[in-house]
Amino acid sequence: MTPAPAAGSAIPSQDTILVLDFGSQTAQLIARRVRDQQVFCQLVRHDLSAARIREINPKGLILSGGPASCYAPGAPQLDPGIFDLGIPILGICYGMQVSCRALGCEVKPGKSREFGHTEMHCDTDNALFKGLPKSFTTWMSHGDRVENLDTQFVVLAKTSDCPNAAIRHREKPIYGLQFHPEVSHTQHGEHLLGNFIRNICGCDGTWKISSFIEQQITEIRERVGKRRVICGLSGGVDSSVTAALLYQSIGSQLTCIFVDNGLLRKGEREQVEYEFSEHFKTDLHVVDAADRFLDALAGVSEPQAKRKAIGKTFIDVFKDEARQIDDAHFLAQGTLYPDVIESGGNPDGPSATIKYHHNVGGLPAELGFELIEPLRMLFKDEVRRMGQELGLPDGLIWRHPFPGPGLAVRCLGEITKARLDTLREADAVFTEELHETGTYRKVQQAFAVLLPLQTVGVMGDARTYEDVIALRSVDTDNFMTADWSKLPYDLLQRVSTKIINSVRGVNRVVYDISSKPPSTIEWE
Ligand SMILES: Nc1ncnc2c1ncn2[C@@H]1O[C@H](COP(=O)(O)OP(=O)(O)OP(=O)(O)O)[C@@H](O)[C@H]1O
Ligand SMILES: O=c1[nH]c(=O)c2[nH+]cn([C@@H]3O[C@H](COP(=O)(O)O)[C@@H](O)[C@H]3O)c2[nH]1
Ligand SMILES: NC(=O)CC[C@H](N)C(=O)O
Ligand SMILES: [Mg+2]
Repeated sequence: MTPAPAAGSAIPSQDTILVLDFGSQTAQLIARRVRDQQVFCQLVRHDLSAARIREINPKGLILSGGPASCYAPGAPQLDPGIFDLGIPILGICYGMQVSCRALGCEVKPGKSREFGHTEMHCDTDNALFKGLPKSFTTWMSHGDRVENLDTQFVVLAKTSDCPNAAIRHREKPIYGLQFHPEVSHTQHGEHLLGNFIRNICGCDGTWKISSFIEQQITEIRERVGKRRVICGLSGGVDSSVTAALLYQSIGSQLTCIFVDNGLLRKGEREQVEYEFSEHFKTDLHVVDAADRFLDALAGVSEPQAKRKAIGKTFIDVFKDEARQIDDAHFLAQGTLYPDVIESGGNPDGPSATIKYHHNVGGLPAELGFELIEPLRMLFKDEVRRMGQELGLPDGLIWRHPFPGPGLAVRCLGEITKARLDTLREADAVFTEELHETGTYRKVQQAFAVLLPLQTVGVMGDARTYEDVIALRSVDTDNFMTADWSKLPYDLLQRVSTKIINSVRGVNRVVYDISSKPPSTIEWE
């Protein structure tokens, strides 16, 4: 696990907001919402010292939520010196509770817990709520509450269960929200964060994704020097943007490695080979490693074990390939923030491990490379904007994400070549139909899953006992939460008929109607 950066060594020259990360699943989403308002924002450890913060000189601090209770032994705390810096502070949920406690208020378990949508009534005669309606819906997720805050704080908003839904310090620029303005379920969350960032912190809102690209290029050049970088290239948007960034930074010191792990979609290897050697003229090594991956997966059906086996095999393959390349010191990957947070990659929280993404939690302890992951703090839609800025072709930018463990985490249960072939064919039928009907670009990720069970059917008047394919399609903007796509029935019907008619061994197709949460996008 790699810790959230201690704000690096570089001191940003532009207006900056720091998010102190107390382990919330939405901590990075806060940072992202700030960047959406064109203000540079970085996530840092929750206990970053007041002295270091003064040195970085941010315009404002936002304290994230977190799973702990701030009064519990070992719960993450902050440096109380931050309250004397004169820098505006906005505490969100745990961030508010831990601040109030550090300032001498009491925090304890509430009589009832509040989860989900909650109507809130607020006083709009202050800088934080300026321009907002007197009541609106907020999204809550807490069990603790703050008490005895009247001597220091003024209450700005209430809900029926929470008398202190928003507060302001009487003398200092410290604000607290018991709800989450960063999630899309809170109405006017963007406006509220905008009020904090612009009116209270005084940020000018001139940061752009192009500034991020320039900053990354400078940092990569400084870090790499004259050494070589190998970049794991999958043909997906994340690694393509990573490769393009590296190419702009270090040109011919870059070698891309595409691993054919035998877990790819139909025609994928050919497409990547064509695009990257013909179109981009990159130094591309294609490694045939299907047998190595299948051997590593033989007899493995538990999802986390599959991911670990795949993460390790990827690194073994990269290492072997790197032996043929002089001075391959760095390994670049297109790791994004959701990969990090779901792998439990932020130890300061501690945020929960949902699944080991092959490129983060699935990596072996002994890597043998220094990692370069320029997109580690970003979400998919921000990466797509970078891709557009870097001039990558549209087809590549809008390709549905495909996880590194590939078909292995969609072939539930045991992995065999025959089962992978069945899944590959069914998946190709689904994707082709989405393209033909112009639906592909309307949904964010769609694929087939092969279930580890067989069911009875009747085909040509005879009994069959064959595999089940599940279709999954989701609407999402950042892959942290997602809704199932309401695909037209006639499309689903055509896909089902085509799969059952053309894919041998399948006699039933079902459609997944679960959202994330509580389900995840992939089935494993
Ligand atoms: N077949 C592969 N060969 C080489 N590297 C790979 C391969 N599959 C994944 N990787 C590495 O793992 C990283 C994470 O994979 P992931 O699927 O999240 O990203 P991506 O494939 O670049 O983009 P997308 O999410 O759009 O599929 C990639 O950015 C890449 O560095
Ligand atoms: O490169 C990857 N390695 C992985 O191990 C991995 N697991 C999930 N995903 C992709 O991440 C997004 C969120 O997926 P989940 O809702 O299933 O966690 C979806 O886009 C998934 O396809 C992965 N990508
Ligand atoms: N979402 C949060 O930050 C929760 C904070 C704390 N764990 C509570 O239950 O109140
Ligand atoms: Mg991928």
